[in-house]
Amino acid sequence: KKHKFWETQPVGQFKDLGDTSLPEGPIELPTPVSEVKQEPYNLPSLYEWTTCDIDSEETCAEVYSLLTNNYVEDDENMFRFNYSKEFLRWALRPPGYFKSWHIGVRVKVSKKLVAFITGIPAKIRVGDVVVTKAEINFLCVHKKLRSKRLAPVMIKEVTRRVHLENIWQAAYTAGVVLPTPIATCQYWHRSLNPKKLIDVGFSRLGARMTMSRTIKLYKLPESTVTPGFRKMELRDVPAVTRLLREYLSQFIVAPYFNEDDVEHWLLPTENVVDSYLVESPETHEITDFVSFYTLPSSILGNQNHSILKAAYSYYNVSTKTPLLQLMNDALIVAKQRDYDVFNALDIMHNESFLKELKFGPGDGQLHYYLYNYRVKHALKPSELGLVLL
Ligand SMILES: CCCCCCCCCCCCCC(=O)CSCCNC(=O)CCNC(=O)[C@H](O)C(C)(C)COP(=O)(O)OP(=O)(O)OC[C@H]1O[C@@H](n2cnc3c(N)ncnc32)[C@H](O)[C@@H]1OP(=O)(O)O
Ligand SMILES: CCOC(=O)c1cnc2ccc(OC)cc2c1SCCC#N
Repeated sequence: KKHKFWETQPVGQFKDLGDTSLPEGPIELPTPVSEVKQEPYNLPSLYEWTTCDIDSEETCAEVYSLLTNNYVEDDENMFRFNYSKEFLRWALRPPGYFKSWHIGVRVKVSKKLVAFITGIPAKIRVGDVVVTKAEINFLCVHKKLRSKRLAPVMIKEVTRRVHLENIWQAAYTAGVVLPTPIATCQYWHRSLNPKKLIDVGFSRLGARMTMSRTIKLYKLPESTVTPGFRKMELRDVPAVTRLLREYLSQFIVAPYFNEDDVEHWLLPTENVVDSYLVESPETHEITDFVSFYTLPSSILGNQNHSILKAAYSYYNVSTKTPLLQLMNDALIVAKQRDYDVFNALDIMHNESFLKELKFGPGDGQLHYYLYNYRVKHALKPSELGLVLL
């Protein structure tokens, strides 16, 4: 078998592709919580489970350090994600979160943190069915402990702890192909600091292009152009919740946000998430919304630069302002705030602005997955309304 672990799991299997007799929905039925395995899975004898209290400065620093040195790199090992501590606290403590789903593995003798996996609860709609699922993220095994089949144990353990909370589905993304993607998306990148991206070797000078010509090509206005464009504030939460829920209802898979979710996920948090909206100067109605999160990356093996400052398109709603103009204002703000690049997936209506706003296609793909939930047909990226961090 090609996927010795994944072929044992309740996920869409490659051999089932095309079998339209299989119904959409849960693959396995829930069991009574009392029948869920009560004790943790066995680890190799040198290691022990630990629950990572992300509120603790010390533990958060250990998690940060493990991820900064061992988390996801691009195929050319040019970058490694460098999630900040404040980003991790934001990402892992949404309304209703479970500390027990922040799972680490330590070396028994040294207590060194060598592996990590997390879950957070989220209401996610698939079609017209809203289910509380676990969003799984930050799976990481130290580089020195790779290819020892630790990942399947981590996955089974987080599954067990999610089951203990009577939750039976999950959502996750990965750059690798596993059984079986519900959608496959493409990253797009908009240079804001083309000189730096060329210096690090990500971008190359176009043919017959000078550096100054390239800088001019990506130049943006000094200030935003949309009347009524301003930062989101706490008082905007009810209106933004209405706007976002209405907008996301058009996608096949999307989060089902309430006001507490919107306050957590979208209220601006310094160095983590930025949200802007358009308040009509005439009616004071909130008509549009745009947001991006801040996820720097370490630049590997470059003498002159060590950190890439990247903004990632998050949730955007356009009802009156053209999405093109709204996103251009987001680029302008990101440039003002000294980001090097603005990244976006080709999900939701993003395809409508990518080329025109001078995004270039990345060579990385992002696959979306559901655990214990079959969808009849894979989704187009434009049918996806879910962004995982
Ligand atoms: C109802 C609740 C359910 C909750 C759970 C839902 C499911 C959640 C699933 C998790 C979602 C995470 C989402 C997320 O965090 C976002 S994707 C980011 C994953 N992390 C990284 O890429 C960091 C750098 N890499 C590593 O740390 C290691 O390479 C990892 C730990 C990735 C694998 O460690 P390793 O030392 O390289 O490998 P072994 O231990 O020897 O294990 C090999 C087995 O692991 C399978 N594998 C490899 N990469 C995977 C990945 N990204 N997802 C799922 N499975 C992955 C692989 O196919 C093989 O299984 P197979 O033989 O069947 O093919
Ligand atoms: C300059 C454009 O590339 C990135 O921003 C970037 C940065 N860091 C990464 C770290 C790990 C990594 O592993 C897939 C990719 C990147 C990427 S490209 C894909 C993310 C986007 N957009």
